Amino acid sequence: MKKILDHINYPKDLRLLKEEQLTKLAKELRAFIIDIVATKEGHLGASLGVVELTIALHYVFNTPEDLLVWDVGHQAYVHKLLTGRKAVFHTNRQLGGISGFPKREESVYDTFGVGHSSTSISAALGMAIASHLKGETNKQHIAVIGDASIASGMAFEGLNHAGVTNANLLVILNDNAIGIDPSVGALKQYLTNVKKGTQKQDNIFEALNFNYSGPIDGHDLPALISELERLKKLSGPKFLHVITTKGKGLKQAEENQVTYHAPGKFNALTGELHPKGNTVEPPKYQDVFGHTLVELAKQNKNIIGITPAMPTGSSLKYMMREFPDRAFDVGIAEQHAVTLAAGMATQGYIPFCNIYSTFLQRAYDQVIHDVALQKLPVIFCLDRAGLVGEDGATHHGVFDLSCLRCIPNLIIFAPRNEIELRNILYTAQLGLDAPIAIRYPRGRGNNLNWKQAFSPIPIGIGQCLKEGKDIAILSIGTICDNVIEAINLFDDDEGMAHYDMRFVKPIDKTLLHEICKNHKTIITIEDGSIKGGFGSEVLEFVSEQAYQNKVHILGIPDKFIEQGTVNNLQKIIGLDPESIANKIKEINESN
Ligand SMILES: Cc1ncc(C[n+]2csc(CCOP(=O)(O)OP(=O)(O)O)c2C)c(N)n1
Ligand SMILES: CC(=O)[C@@H](O)[C@H](O)COP(=O)(O)O
Ligand SMILES: [Mg+2]
Repeated sequence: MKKILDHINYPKDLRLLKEEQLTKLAKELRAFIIDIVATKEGHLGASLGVVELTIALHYVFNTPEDLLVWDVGHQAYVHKLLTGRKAVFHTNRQLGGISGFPKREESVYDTFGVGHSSTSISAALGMAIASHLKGETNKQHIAVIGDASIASGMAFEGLNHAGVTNANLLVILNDNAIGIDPSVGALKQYLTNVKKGTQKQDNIFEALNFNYSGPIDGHDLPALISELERLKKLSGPKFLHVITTKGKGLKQAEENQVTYHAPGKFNALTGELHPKGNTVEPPKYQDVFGHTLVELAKQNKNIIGITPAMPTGSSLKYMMREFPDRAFDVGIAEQHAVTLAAGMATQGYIPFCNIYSTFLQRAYDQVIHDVALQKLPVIFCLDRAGLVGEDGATHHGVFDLSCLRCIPNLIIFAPRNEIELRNILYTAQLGLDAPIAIRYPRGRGNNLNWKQAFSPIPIGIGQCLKEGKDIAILSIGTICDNVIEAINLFDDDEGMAHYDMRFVKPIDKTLLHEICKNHKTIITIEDGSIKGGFGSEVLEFVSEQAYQNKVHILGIPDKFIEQGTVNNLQKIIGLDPESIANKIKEINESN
């Protein structure tokens, strides 16, 4: 059957359609996305929920002249399809393909690069003020933000500023009452009341000087189009509240919104997830954290769990189920999560604050000023450290070691496997006199037999995993596995020593003295930025102690790493076992 979508590549094609044709186009767009995401994977529910809204926006506004900013950008698949990327959409999130998020260098329609949430209002306001200064009075600036993202401090900072400007800004709240997990907090309750029609009198957004309209049905194309047409004619800050259903149009995605946020592979016809095979796999690191924390919380009533909006992704959900009074999802509020943990620590509680490495970047000052400066024993569990794969540059957790290493009082540990992760979680709750950051990766390790009796880890002590006379290879964290594989590629590995330093800070100086005295050459390996990370710590030690060892630092180079499988990305940057082995060979030969 002839498809309307076949003729639509850009918004100019879309604007030639009659309004009556748009409903059919919405259906085709949903089918197109489902078809591709079912096999190529990616974020599903959010894009399915904004099909009509995206059509209406590009139909009514003169994009790319009018500037449209998506918050987070995981919901921008329809936008990508309508703005010249239909033919390459099958490469979404893959190595060399298009990004899973809006990205300025990819298209003029992508006005602002995203991936982290709650930036859209500030960015669109910045554009609106710039247009005003340039005298571009007819230009429209639109931020589309979700109900979970708007609850973040940064979004409120943007609203607070916008409300005292006459900027030509339209904020569209895409309210589906869910983030990745169900939305939380008083604002969520407020929005629920607005939807019930009970709080029209005390509208928060009107109080902030926005011209508020809605709530309207975000799947009703005629209603959306006529409201956007009306708003287009109004000047100053405007706020449109739109109600949508995450996963709209795929039964399973509507019914199981958490799983279908990013479901992995599924059957495009039935919507069913591909059944898991019978092979028993080692657990994900997040589950080692989640289950171990429950185990520890059973024994230690002072343990608290905190997550900013990632209970499923971090597996804090297990503790939230068992100990609802002691485990908190605070919404997308990384800064608050850190300082909340600090406050609890002042009162003798033991907060485990679990934040993806990349999202901790939001709370850097809180880590320094509220935690480390006061030496409060908060336990930071930094999931998704290192390369994360298909989410790409916005999400790789590769800056944590460099950012955290310069903070006084902070202990930094990276487990090489699941058992070490369990043991450091156990050690941390025994009572440290300082904060600790524990970083571990996305995905699974290798240990089926991970649930072993706890054993404390002495702070600041590394381990020799393999003796050897010539080259000392020092690794940190789970990249250890690649080093072991690399060493195994040699017929003769006698000259190679391998150390798991475990702590970036305090680094094991006794062990480092021994290493420097006994080996001419040192290679450090980390899945974090080379600039200022673990290798730098070792190099600084060597230089401060006036040792003459040659130090080679392997890690993430000084550039943003795009999306791809972790294995492929490691190959590209030289951190896979073969590349590490080649590097060792090269260094050996040059010695
Ligand atoms: C700063 C930051 N913290 C956490 C995340 C992880 N994250 C991605 S999408 C999302 C939920 C967004 O929910 P909402 O804004 O309601 O959009 P929806 O998915 O419902 O369209 C979260 C928590 C992020 N991208 N950025
Ligand atoms: C868009 C976003 O930020 C999240 O959905 C992120 O992609 C989740 O990553 P994980 O799949 O590693 O939990
Ligand atoms: Mg939402």
